[in-house]
Amino acid sequence: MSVHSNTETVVYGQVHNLQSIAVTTLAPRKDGYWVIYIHGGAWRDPAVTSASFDATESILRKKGLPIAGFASISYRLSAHPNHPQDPSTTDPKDFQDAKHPEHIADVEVALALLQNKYGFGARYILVGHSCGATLAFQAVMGAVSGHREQTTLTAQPTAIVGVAGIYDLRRLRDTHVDISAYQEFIEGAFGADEMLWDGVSPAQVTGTRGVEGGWKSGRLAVLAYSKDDGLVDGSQVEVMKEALGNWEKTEAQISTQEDSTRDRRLRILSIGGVHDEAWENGEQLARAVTFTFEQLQEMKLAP
Ligand SMILES: N[C@@H](CC(=O)c1ccccc1NC=O)C(=O)O
Repeated sequence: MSVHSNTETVVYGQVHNLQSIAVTTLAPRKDGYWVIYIHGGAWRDPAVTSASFDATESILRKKGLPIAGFASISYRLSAHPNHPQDPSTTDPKDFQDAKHPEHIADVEVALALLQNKYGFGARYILVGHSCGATLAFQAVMGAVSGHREQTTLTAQPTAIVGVAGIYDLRRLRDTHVDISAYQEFIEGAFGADEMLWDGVSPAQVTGTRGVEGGWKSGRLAVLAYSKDDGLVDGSQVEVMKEALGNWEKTEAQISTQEDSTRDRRLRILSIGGVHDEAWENGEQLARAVTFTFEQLQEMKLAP
């Protein structure tokens, strides 16, 4: 480990023990990006936390990329049928019963805290796996039903990387209608109102409420997907690609002094392996982040 690195746990909420961020700061560099990760686990898997970025982080650290820091966000989770808890004997700060909008609210508070503490402005890449990709794109939607009617981030990410992402909840359930777990975890996180599901799905919401209208200063969207995923089908990336079509065609709303152009890119990246392999050994997730830096370099946004 380099002498210029420091790992700490940053707490961003007092309500639950999951309201924390694993942060690694590297040697300060003005031209570097922060890589900020949002884990998956269907909004409920207690075994998938901020630590699920560890393998990816250690691969990325060896690559000499222009990275100023890493952050991996834990957030409150919904109840899991296979992990029952007794409310009378469980510390409320460990009890899993979160419902929308608590997951996205936590992520947004965490991002605000990181921004306050480290002041990286737009120089960050938001990376999400599975439902973490849902949360990453929700963070830049113009509105999120049941949560907010306006954008809240003080500075939006320059790039977002969705890996094996869920972008349309109703479609995910319909495509896997024979497997009850899909209905179960979506309902567990968002309740039974399918109109709400649509209003929080990044691929379903168009116009000013969507990513299209909300992610004003964004420059690069990368959607990584493995055809061998096994849990999230390929149509999720297809519909998200479509939803980002208008976003890509429009110029970013930034001052030109910052950068010479305002052009945007949408890239689909084919990765390998099954759903959770991406973060378990970290190779494919690291590949997606490395690919993102290559794109930013081509766009003259990274050294
Ligand atoms: N391990 C999860 C399942 C899971 O993560 C998942 C299953 C199907 C489709 C997407 C999933 N995760 C997305 O965040 C669970 O325990 O419910």
